[in-house]
Order: sequence, then structure tokens, then C-alpha cells
Amino acid sequence: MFKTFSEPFRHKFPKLDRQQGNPTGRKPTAKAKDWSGTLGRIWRYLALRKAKLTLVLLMVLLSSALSLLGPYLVGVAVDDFLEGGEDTAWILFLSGLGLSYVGFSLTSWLQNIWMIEISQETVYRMRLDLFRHLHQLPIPFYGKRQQGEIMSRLTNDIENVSSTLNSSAIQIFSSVLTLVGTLVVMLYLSPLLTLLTFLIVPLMFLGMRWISRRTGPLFKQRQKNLGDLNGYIEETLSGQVIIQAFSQEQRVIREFKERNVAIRQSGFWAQTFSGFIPKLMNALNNLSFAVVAGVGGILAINGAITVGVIIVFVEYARQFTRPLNDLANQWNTLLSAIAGAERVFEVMDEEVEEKSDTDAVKLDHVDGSVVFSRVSFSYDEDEEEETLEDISFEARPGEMIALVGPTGAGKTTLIQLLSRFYNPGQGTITIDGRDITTIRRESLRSQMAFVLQDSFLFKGTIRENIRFGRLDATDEEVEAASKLANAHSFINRLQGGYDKVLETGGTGISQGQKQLLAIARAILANPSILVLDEATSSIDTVTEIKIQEGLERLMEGRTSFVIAHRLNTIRKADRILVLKEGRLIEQGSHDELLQQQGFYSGLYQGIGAE
Ligand SMILES: Nc1ncnc2c1ncn2[C@@H]1O[C@H](COP(=O)(O)OP(=O)(O)OP(=O)(O)O)[C@@H](O)[C@H]1O
Repeated sequence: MFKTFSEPFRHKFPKLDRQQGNPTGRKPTAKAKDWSGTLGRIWRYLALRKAKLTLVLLMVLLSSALSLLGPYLVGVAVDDFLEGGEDTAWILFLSGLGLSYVGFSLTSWLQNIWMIEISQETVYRMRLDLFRHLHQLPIPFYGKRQQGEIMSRLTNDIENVSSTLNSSAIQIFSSVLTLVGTLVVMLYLSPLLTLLTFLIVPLMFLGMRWISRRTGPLFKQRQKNLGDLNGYIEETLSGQVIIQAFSQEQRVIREFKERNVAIRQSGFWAQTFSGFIPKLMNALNNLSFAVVAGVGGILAINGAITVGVIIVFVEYARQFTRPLNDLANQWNTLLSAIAGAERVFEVMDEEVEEKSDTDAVKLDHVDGSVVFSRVSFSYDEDEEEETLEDISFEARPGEMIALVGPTGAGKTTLIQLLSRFYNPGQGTITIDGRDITTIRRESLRSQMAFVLQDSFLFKGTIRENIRFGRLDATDEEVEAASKLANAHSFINRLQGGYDKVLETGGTGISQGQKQLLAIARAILANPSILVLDEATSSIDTVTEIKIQEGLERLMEGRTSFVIAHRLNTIRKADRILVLKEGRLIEQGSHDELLQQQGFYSGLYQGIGAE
């Protein structure tokens, strides 16, 4: 597990936008782009509640049968009346009709509540699977996407699936059943009138196909636009301070508008096209009604059928087109839910960080000797220039290694390779003589801790935030670590002390205090290897001295890699690695490097002159 995680570190990742290659060298996974595949996967979730689903299907079957019974009874009654049947038949007919309606309501109600239960369970599992999966994805994945966009998949898209399952799925099924049932009875009553009613089916089919070909991509586009907008909102809300500091409010609003307009447009066209469906169905309905009534009338006059049959038929013809109507209406919801589900499965198909190669080992303890041999790496496989080129060095247990070099030289990249966020293109990195690709990531990272410029703090008490370093630490251990980190006195001065609740990101406490907490966290974690990113921003001298002291205690006996900006730190380092344009151009102690009169000594004059 990670000990600390920081904003500056995370900000490195968006650079991946430019990356077309595959950072981990793994094969990209095939994405679910097909309907049947997506439906099949939704089905697998539904199938987990097979028993309930069977009950629902039973209710649908019953309610569909009962909905067919009503009109049939009306027809029988009309013929009976015209033929001057017995008075008591009315009582039977009325009670039959009443029972069929009550039964219909009851079965519909039951199928509804059971289906709600199934669909809630389904999306509950989907949400959980997606969330779990998100936490196994490699860091480069997050560099390629905005957080808000990912959140949109967890919320909007899953919600879409849920509401469709609640309403549409059952309706579609019951529509299909009613259709089949109606058809059978219609054929039995009059094959000719059935054939006439059927004439509208090809028209409906063609109309629907025309419309859904247009709405499908539009719904998908709308979901995508919604994701973009969410991403943008998340980004601008978390970047409020910078936005206001640079007076960029207007630009942000303008960019928001562009995204908002995109949603309006895709939403408008999707809704407009889908709005044609009920209109088309209505027109075709009326047409079929007129044909059946007209031809039926002629047949009745000629004595080919009874009036009762015409009444039943007209009712069935409507009943026949109603499920078709419902199907057409639910089609849109279904399309948009499939688009949502596809986006959810797309993330689930992202390959997780290899959990462990079969022969990868778990390390309980490492001494902390780190060796880079001839390591080269490029974020973009197609790029000729490598980000790191032929890097070799050794860090012995407990040594402090300073990484220096101009911006963009590759210091952070080197750390990312050491923590296995990326794998080297060439060469090997070993810890205690073991190639890190043969060590389980989790166990590798549990030997490391990071103290970065702006360590991330979660919403929770100060105690919980420090305990993040080691979850089973006692209160005494948390306080002891805080004392060593020089954080104890400032924590005690805060209202609530260790129980003060911090907001996400640690708003309410200063940069320096955040760093002291990060140091306490790292001390508690007791790692063998430390990564420190020295603060570049100015911190008041008193806090800075406290931080330095805390860091020194933390570094004692651990192999430390410090992205160093301060002369003080650099001078104390056992070895300084000087990076320039991805190459390790010099290494040695401060004095050795000065004697070489090379790049470092030039850099030193610069730092010294500051
Ligand atoms: N995730 C990424 N995707 C693509 N390129 C990246 C990524 N991260 C860094 N780079 C590029 O790799 C090079 C080295 O970057 P790196 O962040 O390692 O430099 P650095 O020495 O840590 O710089 P700084 O001192 O400014 O933090 C830079 O050219 C940078 O643009």
C-alpha cells in the first residue's frame, strides 16, 4: 500500500495525454463495443438472482394472459347479448371481467416490486465491481482520464442502467409476451383480419430502424458529453484557487458553456429523433384501426364474422400495437442504458495492474539496497528520444541519494520506475539483489514511503490521516510518530487536537503542517526505502527547521531518494545523481562532484549564488 500520495506527484500523470504507446508494455484489451456482448454481460449480473427473476417472469406471464382475457370476455358478452342469451350470463361475465382486472393489477404490482429489487441488486454489484476495479488499475490509466469523467461512469451511467432495468426491461418482456399471445388469439379468431393488422408491422420495423440508427450514436454521444462535462466541473472546482488567483473565471465559464452546448445539442437531437417514434406508432396504429374496422364491417355485413369478433378484434388490434408502441418507447431508454453499460464495462475491461507474476515474491523486509543497471525508459514507445537513457547507479542500505537536475530531466520518472508505476523499457532495477519485476507490487510499495511537497490528506481526523501509514498502529504509536516528526506540538495547539477533522486535501492547515503530518505518516509506516520531494515553495524558517529535523529522523537508517532543491540536503547526501535530459551525467558526493568541475559544479555555483 501507499503510504502517502501527493498532488505534485499526481500532476505528473496528466502528461500521459501525449502518450500513445502502452506504458506498461501490456497488450490493450478488446473493448465491449457490441450490443449482444453488453446485454450478455448485464444478463450475467441479472442471473445472480435467478429465483426472483423466475418469479417475475411468472408474474409477467400471468399479467399478459390476464390482459388478453378482458377483451375476449367483452366479445363473448356482446355476441351473447345479440343472440338474446340468458340474463345470468351477465353476472358471470362481469365477475370474470372484474377478476381479470384485479388479477392483472396484482401481478403487475408484484412484478414491479420484485424487478426493482433485482435491478437495485444488479447495479449495486456493478457499482461495487467497477469501484473495486478502479482501485486495481495502474496509475497511467488515471493520467489518461479526468476524474470527473470516471465518476460519471460510476454514477450517471450506472444510474441509467438501473432505471432501465426497473422500468424498461420488464416492460419489454411483457410487451413481447402480450404480442405473441394477442397474435395467437387473433389468428384463431380471423386469419384475414390478422393479416391486415400485420400489414403495419414492416412499416413499423422500417421506421424504427431508421430512427434508432440515428438515436443510438446520439445517445452515446450525449453520455460521453456528460462525462466530459463532469470531468470539467470536477477539475474547475478543485482548481478554484488557481482559477481565481489568475482571474480565469470568464474563460472557465466560456469553456463550460462549450461543453454545456455540446450536451444540449446531442440531447436535443437524441430526444428529437426518439420523439418521432411514438408519433410514427400512433399514425400507424390509427391506420391499422381504420383498416380492421372497415374490412371487419364488410365481413360482418356479409355474415362472415360476428359483431362480437369485430369488437374483440379492434380491441386486440390496439392491444397488439400497444406493446409495439411500448417497445418503441422503451427502445430509447434501452439504447441509452446500453450506451451507459458499455461505458461501465469499458472501464472494467481495462487491464488491472498485474497483481503478481506467478513467481513474484512477497517481501516482508528489505535492507534497502537499490541498483539501477542500464535502465532506459520512454513514456511514448514511438518516440525516438528516451525519457531516461542508460541509467546505472547503486544505493546501499541507509544511504541518502540526492537527485538533482534541471526541470524535465527525469528525476520523477526515475522514482516512478523504482515504485513500479511504469516498467523500464530496458535494463533492470533490483532491490536487495532481486529484480523488482519479480516482487509483488503491493509488497514492494509497502517497503516504501513518500513524503511529497503537498501530501494528500483525506477527509477524517488528524489521527486517521497519520494512521493511514499503518492501519494497525495504536494511538500511542501515532503520537510517538508525530513527536518524532515534530508534528505533535502543532497538533496539540489545534482545536480538537488529534481528533480535529480535516477536510479533503487538508484545507484548514498550512503547507508546512501538511508536510509534518506526511512525515509522521511515513515514520509510522516504517519503510526501508523513502522518497522525498523537497518543497520548492517557501515555508517559514521555524517550520522549515522542524521539517528538516523531522526528515532527518525519518531518513535515519533508511535508503532515501531525495529530489533535492536545497543546498543543505544536497551537501549531506551520500551520493548525488545529476540528471540532464534523461541521462545520468555525473554522480558522486558533493566534494567529488565539485572537484570534477563539470555540470554539477556549474549548477552549484548557480544554487550557491541564489
Ligand atoms: N506521464 C507522462 N507522460 C508523458 N511524458 C511525461 C510524463 N511524465 C513526464 N513526462 C516527460 O518526461 C520528461 C521527464 O519528466 P520528469 O517529470 O521525470 O522530470 P523532472 O526532472 O522530475 O522535472 P521537475 O523537476 O520539473 O519535476 C519530461 O520531458 C516530461 O515532459
